[in-house]
Amino acid sequence: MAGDGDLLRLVGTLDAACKEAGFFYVRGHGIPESMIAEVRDVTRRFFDLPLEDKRKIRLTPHTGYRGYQRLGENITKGKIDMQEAIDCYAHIEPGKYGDLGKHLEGPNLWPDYPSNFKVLLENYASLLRDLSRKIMRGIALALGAPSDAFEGGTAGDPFWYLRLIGYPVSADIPEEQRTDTGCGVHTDYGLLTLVNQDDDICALEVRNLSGEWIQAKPIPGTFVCNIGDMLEVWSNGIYQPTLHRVFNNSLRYRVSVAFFYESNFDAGVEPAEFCLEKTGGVAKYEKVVYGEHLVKKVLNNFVL
Ligand SMILES: N=C(N)NCCCC[C@H](N)C(=O)O
Ligand SMILES: O=C(O)CCC(=O)C(=O)O
Ligand SMILES: [Fe+2]
Repeated sequence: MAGDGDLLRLVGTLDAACKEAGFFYVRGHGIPESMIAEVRDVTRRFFDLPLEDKRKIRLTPHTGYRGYQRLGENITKGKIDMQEAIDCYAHIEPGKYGDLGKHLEGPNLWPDYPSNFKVLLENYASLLRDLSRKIMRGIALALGAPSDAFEGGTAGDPFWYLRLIGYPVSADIPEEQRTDTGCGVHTDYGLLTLVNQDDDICALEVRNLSGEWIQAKPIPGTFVCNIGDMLEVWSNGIYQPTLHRVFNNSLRYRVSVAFFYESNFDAGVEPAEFCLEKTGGVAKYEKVVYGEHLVKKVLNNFVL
C-alpha cells in the first residue's frame, strides 16, 4: 500500500462488495498466472484418466473424507451434482480434535499422475492460504476490527480445504444418470472461498442480496471470492454468505479449483464485539464450533 488513502479506499471497496454482492474478484494477488493455469491443467489431466485409475485414490469415510469422488457421489440438498472431484484438507495431528476430528483425519491422497500433482498442489494451497489470510486482514478492517482479528483462536491455524472439481459435458453423461445441475445451491462453510475457474466457460452463478443470480464470468488471472457461513456469524450478519450454484451448459468439460479458507477446526465462532456494536448489541447467532459445522456438512455431502 502506497499510503493510508489507498488502504482506506481498498477497505471501503471490500466492505461494499461484501455487503452488496457478497462476492468479488481478486487481482494483483501475486500468484503467478502460469501456476493458476497449471493447477487447472493437472486437474483436467487427472480427470481425463480412466475411472479405475482415479478410483485408486477414492474418498471413503476411512480416508478422512479425503480423495477422489466419481460422478454421482456428490449431493447437495439430496440431489446428485454432475461433477467429479478431489478433496484435500489441512493436516490434523491424530487425536488432536478428538472424535470430531477423527472424521477428517488421514493423509491427503495424491495421484501419481500427473507426476508433479502433489508438489504443485501443496505449494498452491500454501500460497492461497497466505493470500486468504491477507484478504481476511482487509475484511477485518472493513468490519471496523483490528487487522489481526481473525488470527489466534479464530483463524490463526486455518483449517483450509482444497477442492478440485470437474464438470462433464451434459451430453457425455448417460441419460439415466443426468441431472441439470453441476453443483446445487449452497453457501460455503467457512470464512472465504477463492475459486480458480476455467477461462472460457461461464458456469458459476452467485446470488446477490437483491436475489438476482449473477454469472461470475471468468476474468483471466483473477480469483472469484465469496464469503462463507463463519463470517456471517462473526459479523453478526453484517456480511451474508453468498448462495451460489454451478451449471455447465457448455460443450466443454469444465474445471474449477476452490480453496476454502476456514476458521480453526476447534474455533468457537460467535459475533464479535466490533460487529455487535454496529448491530444494536444483540447477538443474532449462537456460537458455532467450526469443526462441528464442517463435519455435519461433510457427512451429508456424499452417497458412497
Ligand atoms: N463449501 C464447500 N465445501 N463446497 C463444496 C460442497 C458443495 C455443496 C455441498 N454438496 C453441500 O451440500 O453443502
Ligand atoms: O465450480 C465452481 O465454480 C464453484 C464450486 C463451489 O461452489 C464449491 O465447490 O463450493
Ligand atoms: Fe461453493
